[in-house]
Parts: sequence; structure tokens; C-alpha cells
Amino acid sequence: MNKIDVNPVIVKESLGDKLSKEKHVWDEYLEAKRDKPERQVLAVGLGHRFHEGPWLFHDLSFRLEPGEIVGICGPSGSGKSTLLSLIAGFEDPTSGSVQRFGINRICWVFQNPHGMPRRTAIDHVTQPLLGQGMNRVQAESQALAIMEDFHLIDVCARDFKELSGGEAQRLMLARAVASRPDLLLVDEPTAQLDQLTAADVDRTLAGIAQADCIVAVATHDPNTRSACTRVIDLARHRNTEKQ
Ligand SMILES: Nc1ncnc2c1ncn2[C@@H]1O[C@H](COP(=O)(O)OP(=O)(O)OP(=O)(O)O)[C@@H](O)[C@H]1O
Repeated sequence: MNKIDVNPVIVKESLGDKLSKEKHVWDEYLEAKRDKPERQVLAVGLGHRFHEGPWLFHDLSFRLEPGEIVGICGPSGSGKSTLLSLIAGFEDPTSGSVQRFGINRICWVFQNPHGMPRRTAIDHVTQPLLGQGMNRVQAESQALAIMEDFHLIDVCARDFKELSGGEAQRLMLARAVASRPDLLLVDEPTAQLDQLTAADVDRTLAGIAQADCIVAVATHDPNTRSACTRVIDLARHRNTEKQ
């Protein structure tokens, strides 16, 4: 938890004029909290199973904070997508709790890229920026800067339907970054791609780390896993005793 600085002079003065000065200190505390929301996801003792089925994972505790790319890893069926849903709050855990702080906008990138076939690549990235109130010149310049991070400059004027699978997936990541979410969840970004195209996506994955956004990527691809800054390995949280 961030330390909130409280002015010691005001605290000392408050001994004399207790009520009003204490209120001052309290207001300052609230102001500081408003300015620096502690954006985080806190999971404690998390476990999940569907109906009376086997436990996918249990006793899972972690904290997700902005600035890193957290890989949610494990074999097929281990519950990676389910854990993303729990993190987002779309599903309630069977045991334990997930708390979200400072999260209003959640963005998902799915394994199958979905775009508008006859709209250009740059349109897909410009759109969310226009929605945030930028004018077209500002939005296009910002969109190009984001697309550069995802190696998309050469195809920016191409229609979505003309993009390769890897380009389309990188465009989904660029559009997600342009949407400025508080929480970005990426589900198996390379699952539908061949090895070479997947490597293209992995090379640009660092571009989704944002100073003010929490990022989690579900993957069973070892290269995508290596591109993450930290890993939650679901294989370690399966326990036959609990099944
Ligand atoms: N709504 C549901 N109801 C019942 N079972 C479900 C539901 N959603 C997922 N499952 C089951 O839970 C298990 C974990 O699914 P999940 O999609 O989370 O795994 P995953 O690790 O993401 O798998 P993959 O790597 O194959 O995408 C699977 O056996 C799946 O069939």
C-alpha cells in the first residue's frame, strides 16, 4: 500500500485546535488517495471448480499491479481462461476472494482477432482515441506511435481483411493499448498462429505493458511465457487430494 504523506506540522497544530485541524489532515489523506488510486487486483486463497467437477486450481494468492505483464500459464484445461474471468469479476470463485481496486475499464484480447473487414488497420486504433475526445490529427498521430510498437506501420493503410493472422493479432493488442484500459486481459494471443507468426507477436508483447494498466496474459506457449515479466503457474496449484 502506498504511504500517504501527512504533514507533521498540521498534526502537531491539531493538538491545539483539534477538531478543525484533524479534519484538515483527514481531507489531505482523502485528497492523496483520490490522486493516487492504488490500482491492483488482490487474490487470496483462490480456488475454482465447475459444479461438482474437479478443482482446476486452489490456494492461489497473488497481487497484480500496473507496469508488469503477468503470464498465466499451465497446460490446456488447467483453468487459464477461467482465472482471467475470475480476475475480471465475470465469474465468482468457488473459494477465496478477488478484490479489484481502481479498475473501471477492462479490455479483453481474444485468441481470434475480430476486426471490421473493410476498415483500415489504423482506423481500428484511431477509433478508441477519438472516443476519448482527441481530434482526428491527434488520434492518428497517437495511433501511429502505438502501431510502431507493434510493427504495424507498413500495414497501417491496409484493410483488416487483408492482414495476416499475426498482423491482425498485433493490431488487436495495439487497439487494446489505445483503449487505455485499467485492466488488460489477453487470452492465448498466439494459439491460432504458426510458430514464425507467433514469434512476431511475442516480440511485440512488451508493448502492452503500460505504467497505469494491469496486464495478464493467459498462455501455454513457452515463448509467450518468456515474454512476460512474471508468471503464475497453474500447474503448481493443482492438487490431486482436493479433486
Ligand atoms: N462454464 C463452464 N462450465 C463447465 N466447465 C467449464 C466451463 N468453462 C470451462 N470449463 C472447463 O474447465 C476447464 C478449464 O477451462 P479453461 O478454458 O479455463 O482452461 P484453459 O487452461 O484456458 O484451457 P486452454 O489452454 O485449452 O484454452 C476445462 O476442462 C473446461 O472444459
